[in-house]
Amino acid sequence: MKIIIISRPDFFPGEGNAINRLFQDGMVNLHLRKPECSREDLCELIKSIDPDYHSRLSLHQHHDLAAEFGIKGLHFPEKQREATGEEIWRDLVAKGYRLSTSIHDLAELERLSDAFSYTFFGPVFDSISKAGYKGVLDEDFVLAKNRNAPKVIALGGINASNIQKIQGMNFDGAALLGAVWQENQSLKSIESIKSIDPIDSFNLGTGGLSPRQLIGAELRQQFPAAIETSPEQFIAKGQSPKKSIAGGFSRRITRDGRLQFVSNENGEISHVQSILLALEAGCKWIQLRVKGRPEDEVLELAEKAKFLCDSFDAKLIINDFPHVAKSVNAYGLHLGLDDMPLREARKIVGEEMILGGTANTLQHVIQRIEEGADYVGLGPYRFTTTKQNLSPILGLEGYQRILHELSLRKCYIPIIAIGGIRQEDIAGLKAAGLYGVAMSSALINSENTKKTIQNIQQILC
Ligand SMILES: Cc1ncc(COP(=O)(O)OP(=O)(O)O)c(N)n1
Ligand SMILES: Cc1ncsc1CCOP(=O)(O)O
Ligand SMILES: [Mg+2]
Repeated sequence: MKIIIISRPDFFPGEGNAINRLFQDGMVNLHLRKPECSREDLCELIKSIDPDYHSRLSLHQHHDLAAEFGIKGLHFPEKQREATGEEIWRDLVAKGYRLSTSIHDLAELERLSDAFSYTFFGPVFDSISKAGYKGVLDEDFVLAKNRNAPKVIALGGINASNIQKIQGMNFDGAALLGAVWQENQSLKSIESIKSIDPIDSFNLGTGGLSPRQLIGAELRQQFPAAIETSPEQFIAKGQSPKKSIAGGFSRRITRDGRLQFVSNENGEISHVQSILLALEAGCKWIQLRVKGRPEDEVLELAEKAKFLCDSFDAKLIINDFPHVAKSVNAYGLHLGLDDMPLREARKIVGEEMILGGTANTLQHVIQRIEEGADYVGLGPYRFTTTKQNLSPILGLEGYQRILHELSLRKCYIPIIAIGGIRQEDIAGLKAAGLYGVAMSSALINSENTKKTIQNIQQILC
């Protein structure tokens, strides 16, 4: 569940410090909402917020300040949404901004552009900070969600005692205001704020360390536009999507899925930390690959991973565990040749979820297409210690041979190369016709993960 904190509507002394404190304690997103504020006052407040956190801010007013400060979130209050339009929003999304808006009637969700990543809706409960601002939902309300509609973040009167209801009502997240700020213009205690979050996402299982402490001050996330890939872009090396063996064509692999980060843990970094590292560096497809742990532990990690991915507008793929993928409403599930058959998994996870399947040979790729996979993870490219019991190494020649055979057979499916891949391999793999790559150790161990991910995305996306 996504938790967003909204600033007080007025300015107050020490506000920048209070905001820095929240970020240090694990807050992921903060909306700066200061109705009718002057540009100068807002500018001063932003200057007092640590630049490391600027990209996690969303501006409700004075959007022009975003470029100056590297702020990545732009919020369109209802009036501003009505005064602008699709062309402007799409342009901003293409420039890497994440857009949000507010609605006061859920019927508007149907019409809301998917240029918006999420929308606030409220007041769900009687407001804590605004007297007379009454909640509009019945106790037994359940939100009906359309997968393509923006996420819906409940707003109004949310605190530790009712946030569970928000989850039960099927909202994607909660926005907090009165539960965070005191009437006397200071921050409530960090402990009381953290207690609001039902899955302890403020701590993120990081032993209380903030994201910044974990991964270094120089890392800042980017939000490249997630552009749906057109069928034309899928046609590689003369392959025609119309003639795929499966007969169908998947539109659900987005262009930003060309780089999939595979989580890992070692003595220095946990799964959650590795995911945060990749997200902060701008990676948009994250695979949670946990080995040797029971399913209930994987579920716990998956909930944290989902929270993080939602917060960074990234897509979460769960490796090996269909029920976990279903339970956290992941974007995708990846299964190997020795895991549950894809058709069986499809019955568990439903029609919407992306299914990835491993292949090591041409026959496996064809099998995966027949089974209805949305993409294939083909490898290993070279030797790696990340996976035990590796299948035979393919090398670039192996990929070239398999892709050539597929094109002769007019078979098409997005193929993701995996196994020991490094930045310097990307151009060759792309030229060979690979759709994308999945990488773990080379990203975790990079001296500068952000730069490496940017370089890879520049070549692939
Ligand atoms: C993108 C991608 N491709 C292949 C794999 C390997 O999956 P599998 O064969 O099931 O092996 P494990 O990862 O489960 O050890 C993958 N995870 N991701
Ligand atoms: C999961 C998996 N499947 C084949 S190789 C591999 C490991 C990928 O990680 P790395 O990029 O560190 O080799
Ligand atoms: Mg597996």
